[in-house]
Amino acid sequence: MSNFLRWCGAGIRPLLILGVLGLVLWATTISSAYQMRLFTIVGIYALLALGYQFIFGHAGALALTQGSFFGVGAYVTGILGSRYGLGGEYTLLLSVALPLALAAIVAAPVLRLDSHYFALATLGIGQVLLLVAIAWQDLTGGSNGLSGIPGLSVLGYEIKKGPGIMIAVWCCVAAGALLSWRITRGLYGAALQISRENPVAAQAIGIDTARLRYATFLLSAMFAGLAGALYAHSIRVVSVEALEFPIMVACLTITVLGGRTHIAGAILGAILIVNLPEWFRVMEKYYLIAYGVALLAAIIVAPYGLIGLLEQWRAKLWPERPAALPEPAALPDKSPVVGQAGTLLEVQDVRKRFGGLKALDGVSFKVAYGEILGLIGPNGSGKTTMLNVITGIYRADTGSVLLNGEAIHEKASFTIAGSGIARTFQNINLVDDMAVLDNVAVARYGFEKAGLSQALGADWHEAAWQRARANAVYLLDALGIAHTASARAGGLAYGIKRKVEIARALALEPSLLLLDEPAAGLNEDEQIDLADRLRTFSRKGLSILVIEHNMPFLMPLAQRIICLDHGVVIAEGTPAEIRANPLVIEAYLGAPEGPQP
Ligand SMILES: Nc1ncnc2c1ncn2[C@@H]1O[C@H](COP(=O)(O)OP(=O)(O)OP(=O)(O)O)[C@@H](O)[C@H]1O
Repeated sequence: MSNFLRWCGAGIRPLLILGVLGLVLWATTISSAYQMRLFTIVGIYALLALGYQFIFGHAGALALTQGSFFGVGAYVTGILGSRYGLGGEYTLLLSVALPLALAAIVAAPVLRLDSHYFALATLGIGQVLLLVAIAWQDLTGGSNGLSGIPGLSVLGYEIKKGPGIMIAVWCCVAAGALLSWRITRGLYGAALQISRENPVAAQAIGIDTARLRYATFLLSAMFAGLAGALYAHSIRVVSVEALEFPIMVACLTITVLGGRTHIAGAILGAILIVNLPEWFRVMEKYYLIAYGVALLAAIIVAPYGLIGLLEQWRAKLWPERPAALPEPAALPDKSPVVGQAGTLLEVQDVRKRFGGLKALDGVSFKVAYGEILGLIGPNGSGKTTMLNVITGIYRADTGSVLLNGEAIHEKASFTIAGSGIARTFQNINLVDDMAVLDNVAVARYGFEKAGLSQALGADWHEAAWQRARANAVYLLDALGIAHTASARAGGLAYGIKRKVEIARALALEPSLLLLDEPAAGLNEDEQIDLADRLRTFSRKGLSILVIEHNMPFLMPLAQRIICLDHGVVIAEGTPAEIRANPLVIEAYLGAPEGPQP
């Protein structure tokens, strides 16, 4: 019980609980049919926006199809209800199923597109649906629409006009909110966040970002279809207005106003968008101007939405002590491969061009089990490109990359990460607004078999997320930065961020770790400390490929070094051999300092 009370008292939850009680009280005091209708419309909009938060808020894609899926849901109910007299068990189900099927079909081509192209494509889909509805008169009633849609009934039980439909709509809002809450928490929620903020990093930790985007698009369409069905059952007429752009604009405004990822934001936004024009009506002919100004002001003052603003104020006025960290849980080391002879990674004659520039020109090398291999070379010599080819971010023009003898050069980045290659980035790729602990824990996504079914199903107590966080504490401790676990990643010093990235990479239990300039931003003591820790990991069976310009860091660390110049391997050998190699000295290291003869 005390745990539950503590949960209720955390963050802005006391306010949200008061808000819910206020809503219930408000609903019980409504007496006029008009007010009841408004309250029902608020619920329908809240449901629409709750769904829109998946694709727009959580996946970060500006889809402009939500209003169209709403219209399709409304038409399905309109047609089935007015023409065939079917009950809610059919209308609601099919109003969800058709937008879902439509979303599944259009997702494949449009979800590949980036930002504004994606928005434009989704806008185009809406226009096509609108034209179809106008042209297909026999089915949709054309521009006259459909009337005589029956009220909601389920299995022959009639749900009363007024309070009945209002309660039914708000029950759907409550169920939708619960569903959304389940989906957007824990490992799945964290995976959504990293995929939105940093898709390259998400793929590098084994998350299939396209699949997540696809799932969020389908979820949005389902919520929109249900909202459309409830709209048709409560208004009892459907016209092309249901497919027109103002519905989409209202949905977008609600989501931005309330908060793109806050469940309460969808409800608050819907209350405001429906009621503000009513509240401003006392201003007579100026009411629309006042309404517009109020919306604009809210969006400027609260870029993360009104609920986001509340959270910011709460954090500033009543800062909370960070929750206690979970007990660290160790990950298995790679001891079975310790001492194993042979090649873990083999790069064979890899070439990569960018236009006329040969970034990699026939690069071949091997990394042995448990080896620490250095990769050096002047700026622009192709080192990072090589890492990007190994990890599947770039596809080699020719040549191959083998891991344990198996070709991986045609695999997707997230699959390569899942097969045991983890990496860090030259330009750090953490999620700034996430706690350090969660930045690391999210990399356990694949190992915990996280996904939509886990989020919705058995794992009610989020045991997978708790295990992932416990592993993350262990890894942060292994890198000597456990004290930063509760901090926001964005606020950390550069050197610590690099270590957090290493901890995140290690959470993948890799057999090969690729590090891109890990010592940059670290002072001398920190460099010595990091080198010691890397040696420890290597002794436990981890192979490491390190790109580094910092020779005092790399030379004592690496067992072997490869030097690239203009995309070509110009030397390969022990650190001592590399230091003495005239080609390397000329292209990169320069002559050693000291008295000249
Ligand atoms: N996506 C890209 N598009 C076009 N050119 C690219 C791209 N990525 C890398 N290059 C070019 O390929 C060459 C090799 O770049 P790369 O980043 O691999 O060098 P690097 O050895 O890692 O350099 P640094 O030490 O400065 O990080 C450079 O000339 C770079 O401008």
